[in-house]
Amino acid sequence: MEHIRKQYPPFLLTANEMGKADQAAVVAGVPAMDLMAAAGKAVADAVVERWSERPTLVLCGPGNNGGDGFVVAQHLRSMDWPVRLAFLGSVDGLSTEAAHFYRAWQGDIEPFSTDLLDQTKLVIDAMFGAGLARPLEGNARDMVDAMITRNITVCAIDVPSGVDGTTGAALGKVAPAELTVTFFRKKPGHLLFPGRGLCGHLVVADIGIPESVLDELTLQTWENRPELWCQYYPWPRLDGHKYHRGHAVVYGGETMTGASRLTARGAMRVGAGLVTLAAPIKAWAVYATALTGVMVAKLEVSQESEDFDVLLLDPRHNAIVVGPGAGLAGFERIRTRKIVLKALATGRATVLDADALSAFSDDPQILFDAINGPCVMTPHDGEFARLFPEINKSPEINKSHLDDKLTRARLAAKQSGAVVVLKGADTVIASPDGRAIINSNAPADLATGGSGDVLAGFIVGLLAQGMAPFDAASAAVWMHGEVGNEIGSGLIAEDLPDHLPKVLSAFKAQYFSSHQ
Ligand SMILES: NC(=O)C1=CN([C@@H]2O[C@H](COP(=O)(O)OP(=O)(O)OC[C@H]3O[C@@H](n4cnc5c(N)ncnc54)[C@H](OP(=O)(O)O)[C@@H]3O)[C@@H](O)[C@H]2O)[C@@H](O)CC1
Ligand SMILES: [K+]
Repeated sequence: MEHIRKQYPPFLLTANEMGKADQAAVVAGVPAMDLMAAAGKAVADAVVERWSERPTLVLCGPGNNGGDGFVVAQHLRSMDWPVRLAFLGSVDGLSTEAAHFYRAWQGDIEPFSTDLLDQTKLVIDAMFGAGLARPLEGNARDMVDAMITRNITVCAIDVPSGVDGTTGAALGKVAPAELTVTFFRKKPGHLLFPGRGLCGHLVVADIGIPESVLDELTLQTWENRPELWCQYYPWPRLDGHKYHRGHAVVYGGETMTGASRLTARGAMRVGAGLVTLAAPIKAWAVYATALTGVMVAKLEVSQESEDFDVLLLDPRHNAIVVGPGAGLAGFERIRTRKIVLKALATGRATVLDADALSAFSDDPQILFDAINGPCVMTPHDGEFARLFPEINKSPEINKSHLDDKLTRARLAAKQSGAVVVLKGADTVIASPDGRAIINSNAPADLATGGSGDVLAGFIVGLLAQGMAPFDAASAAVWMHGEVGNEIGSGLIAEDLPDHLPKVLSAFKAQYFSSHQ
């Protein structure tokens, strides 16, 4: 019988989930000793692949991260590397496996002292991994401080010590690694800042944990990869026409007209069949002159919300975006709020960005109460803080959540009923049902004015074509990152929609044939 290998999606495992995977592997017949041996071997392999032989110091902590360190040290020593080892703890406190490898180490075991760094060119950081419970203290903290001061080259096992693998938070100071080797699956903290910036190059090593253990876990966090949503991607059909591809409405403001124009162009490029920009009459001429493929509808200034109502009467207008350039000054704020509430009242797919979010900072509950249909919110950190002050500030929220973007985005999605895209270099997309995706492909060049407006356009364009909000948001964020990489240095927001076709072609070539 032909064996069909099950493909697992790109799950991210918390420390707790990794512990469960580890236990499930042992139950499935893989001895814990073998896991540790494989982990240490994988780190040693990665080290010799990256660096030539050099004076190396292995810093072993009191748990199994330290256990991996003993294995690495022995491998490097057997390859004649000049290796010293320092141990922070007592052998009595070690697990059976770690104690076994402690004894198998054939060199000296030295106490932690920063003097050891004098002759060292490479540190293997095996102090703390998944079991980190609090900021480093005493000798461990002194060592980390000295490593930072001396700017020493570090290879971290699992995570750089001090980084919380589940949240990416740094508990105190952390010596940044040039290489981090983790096991079985990435952890959220490898993708979330500051953790991501401290890991350096990340290697995920197979240590013999059977993938089938994933079936026993209820996992809700993934790295953003096309495998997650490509089967729902709305490729145009040969027998289709533009009305099959939806009709997005972009609300345009009176003054900052560039923002919503970028949004409209993004929606067009991502494949919306039609896009209408709803423009206040005062700015109508600007929009109409600047836009060609996008239709421009006039909204009377004094009664624009009524005109907006008329526009929404047409059921073919199936996705709406409000926010980019909508306006917040004086009367504009009231109008922006009205437009948002009108859009939400239709129950059609709605994207709320920028001013559409800030307009409700006085009373976010009014906004949350109005969300009853498919809705995606795209706050950056500042907008998030204004809209979800209790998540950011409340003393009831565990303090570590302030650094925990994943939890913040999840709580916000649950509270608002919308899919929340919490933007940044490590954008998190969270669904009210608890699922969350961390994006990892965005280059620094994307942090530029107008980039978010284009993202809102990509999302609304996919919603117009019938994608579900969580999938549409994830796909749009990934495309946005890919386009950023495609353009590279010198990127301006205007370029983003126009480089999308190239990214779509590559994406289609890679994923479409197998998902027809
Ligand atoms: N799961 C797997 O499949 C596999 C896992 N493997 C490896 O195991 C690692 C996880 O091991 P682990 O659970 O023993 O945790 P680890 O990070 O070594 O430390 C725990 C110890 O540190 C202590 N402690 C904590 N914070 C502290 C602080 N700030 N300052 C001082 N002490 C502190 C804590 O003490 P306690 O909090 O109980 O007082 C406890 O004694 C994982 O990262 C990977 O490398 C591999 O072998 C392959 C298979
Ligand atoms: K470590």
